[in-house]
Amino acid sequence: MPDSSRQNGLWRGSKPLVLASKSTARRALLEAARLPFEAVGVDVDERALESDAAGRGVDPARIAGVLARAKALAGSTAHPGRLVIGADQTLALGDEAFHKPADMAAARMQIARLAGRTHALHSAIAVACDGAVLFETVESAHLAMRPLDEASLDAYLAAAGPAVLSSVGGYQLEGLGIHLFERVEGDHSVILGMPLLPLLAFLRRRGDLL
Ligand SMILES: Nc1nc2c(ncn2[C@H]2C[C@H](O)[C@@H](COP(=O)(O)OP(=O)(O)OP(=O)(O)O)O2)c(=O)[nH]1
Repeated sequence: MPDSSRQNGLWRGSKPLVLASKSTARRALLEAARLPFEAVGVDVDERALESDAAGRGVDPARIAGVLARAKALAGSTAHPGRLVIGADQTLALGDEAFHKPADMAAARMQIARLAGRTHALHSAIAVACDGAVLFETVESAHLAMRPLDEASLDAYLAAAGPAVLSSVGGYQLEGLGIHLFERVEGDHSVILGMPLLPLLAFLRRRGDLL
């Protein structure tokens, strides 16, 4: 049993969780909760799944659920007998979906679009084992970004740097991103990309967690 579970004292599962994610934010959330896990990559064509779902009129919140489910299932067949967590986050400004900016210019354009408006972050998780989804949920947060003039936008981007490219909204709320907002409604873990509270409740129901 890995050290973290002994230190934790709350974990009762027989094996560490598998997190099918490259997200540093998601790994940090599980580490902070002291849940033993292994992070793995999965081969899922997210863009194809997303454009297919969007083409069928699936809304951004449910798209996050589709992608989280696909990642969890892909991970569960690659890691038999393990509880595999898949997660995904979408950002919606009205009907418009946003993605992680490709470069700093795209980040600037995206944040300029979000400034002075309230956008939604939809974060989904799915837990699968041996090709079956055992739990899934999507939770949302709503963030009111303050109006930003050119100078404020430039100053933020210069200070935050390329880290803005690793987040769907171009910000890390727990870091410099906090300077962009005037009101935030929603669970912190949902904003960072993975609804932790329902995951912990699921693990407790299974007896994997005290
Ligand atoms: N640290 C931090 N990360 C954030 C924040 N808001 C969004 N994110 C991150 C969490 C996710 O890594 C990313 C959302 O993109 P995705 O859901 O596509 O996940 P990503 O491609 O990073 O990893 P994955 O698909 O799980 O392998 O944005 C924030 O406020 N702080």
